Amino acid sequence: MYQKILPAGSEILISESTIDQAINDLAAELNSDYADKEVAFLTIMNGGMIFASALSTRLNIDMEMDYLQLSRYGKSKTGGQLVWKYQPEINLKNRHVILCDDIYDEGHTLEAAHNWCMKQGAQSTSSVVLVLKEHDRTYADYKPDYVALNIPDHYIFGYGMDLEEKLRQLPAIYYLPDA
Ligand SMILES: O=P(O)(O)OC[C@H]1O[C@H](OP(=O)(O)OP(=O)(O)O)[C@H](O)[C@@H]1O
Ligand code: HPA
Repeated sequence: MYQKILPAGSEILISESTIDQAINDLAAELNSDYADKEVAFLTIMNGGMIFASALSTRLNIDMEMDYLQLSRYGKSKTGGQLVWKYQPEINLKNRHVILCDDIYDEGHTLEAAHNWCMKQGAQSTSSVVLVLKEHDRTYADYKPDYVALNIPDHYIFGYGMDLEEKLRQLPAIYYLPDA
């Protein structure tokens, strides 16, 4: 169905059914860990939007939802300066924050978001990502608390992740083996 928009040579790295099962497992874990907590569930836009939608509808916990926007890649495949584009307005004081993002790559984005939430007075802040990219360029000591899938070191797109700001809507995760 997506042949019309997929770049030539694209291959699926992670299928829809694998993603769906991984999100189910993650939701079960969060439902247990946050059963008695007052939660602020914050999506990191833009990349986190599809994963956060799928995950949040499976969460049976007491939570408010908002989002924040931080960006450091733009149309590039390598990260640059981190820019805050939007900060959430809900009160995080004494809340247990769950940050939800599509990917942990070099770690700058989640570390900055985590530090900001703690400065706002959150009681705790944890992070959940759909994929963690395995390589040795990882910055900082910060690691996500919940990871659905570990992936090898490819630039990936689909399920919220962009290739030059496009193709976020793909329901599976793709890569270009020859890129
Ligand atoms: O671990 P890092 O190396 O910091 O990279 C991860 C971040 O990069 C992407 O965002 P991007 O800056 O591309 O903005 P976007 O969400 O609008 O695509 C992605 O959505 C993560 O938020
Ligand atoms: O591999 C990636 N794909 C899309 N966006 C990203 N942001 C960090 N790494 C990636």
